[in-house]
Amino acid sequence: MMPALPIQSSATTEECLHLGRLIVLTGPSGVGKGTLMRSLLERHPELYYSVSVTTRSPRPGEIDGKNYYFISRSKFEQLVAEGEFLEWAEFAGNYYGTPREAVLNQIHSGKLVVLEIELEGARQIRASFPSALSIFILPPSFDELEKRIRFRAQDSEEAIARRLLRAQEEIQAADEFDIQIVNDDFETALNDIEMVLFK
Ligand SMILES: Nc1nc2c(ncn2[C@@H]2O[C@H](COP(=O)(O)OP(=O)(O)O)[C@@H](O)[C@H]2O)c(=O)[nH]1
Ligand SMILES: Nc1ncnc2c1ncn2[C@@H]1O[C@H](COP(=O)(O)OP(=O)(O)O)[C@@H](O)[C@H]1O
Repeated sequence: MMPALPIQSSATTEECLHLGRLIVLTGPSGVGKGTLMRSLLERHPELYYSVSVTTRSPRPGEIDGKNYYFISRSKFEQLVAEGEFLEWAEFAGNYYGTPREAVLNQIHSGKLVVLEIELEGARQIRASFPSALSIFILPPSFDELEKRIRFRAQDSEEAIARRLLRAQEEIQAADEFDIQIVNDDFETALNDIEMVLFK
């Protein structure tokens, strides 16, 4: 008789993806990722949105643990050293990272997990999770992107300038991702994302 095969007790992170699914939403600052994400969560509460960790200061109305976990640079660097992030990057002078354990637990329990992250982090996820689905949100034009960032009125002039400079590079990378969606009419863009996630 053949010996029994050992039971696979610890699936690799990539194997876990077959239980759930990982979705990456990326695109330049001001394109509407956060607003799309909020509507998506209202309409589909079964989705798991990964709350990121950042060293950026909270904007008015932002809540610790809901919008982000706001921490110091030294604490962030400690978490990086401890391998606590699935991906992390520096953006416009601040660090941002995705908590590893929470996300892997949710994927393992079969949830559809959505990360809303910038370009470098999205590239890291594509490299470590080739079966993740990545969506790049594009603005209808660069002028419109600038208007949206300014209309949001939540950033200093310096922060706006950094975001706009970075946005030009980010938009050029749109083709690296699986799907590109233009956020011109909001409802149309939201429906397009839903088609991708739930088709
Ligand atoms: N790599 C990475 N990027 C993140 C993470 N969380 C948020 N971001 C991105 O960091 C960028 C800056 O975010 P934020 O300061 O909230 O500014 P906003 O995009 O202008 O609203 C955005 O592109 C976010 O998608 C994360 O955990 N990892
Ligand atoms: N389709 C759209 N048309 C017009 N304004 C939009 C649209 N989508 C988002 N916005 C607005 O653009 C601004 C930036 O959106 P936000 O979600 O904060 O962007 P991001 O998270 O990508 O930085 C917000 O004031 C938001 O209300």
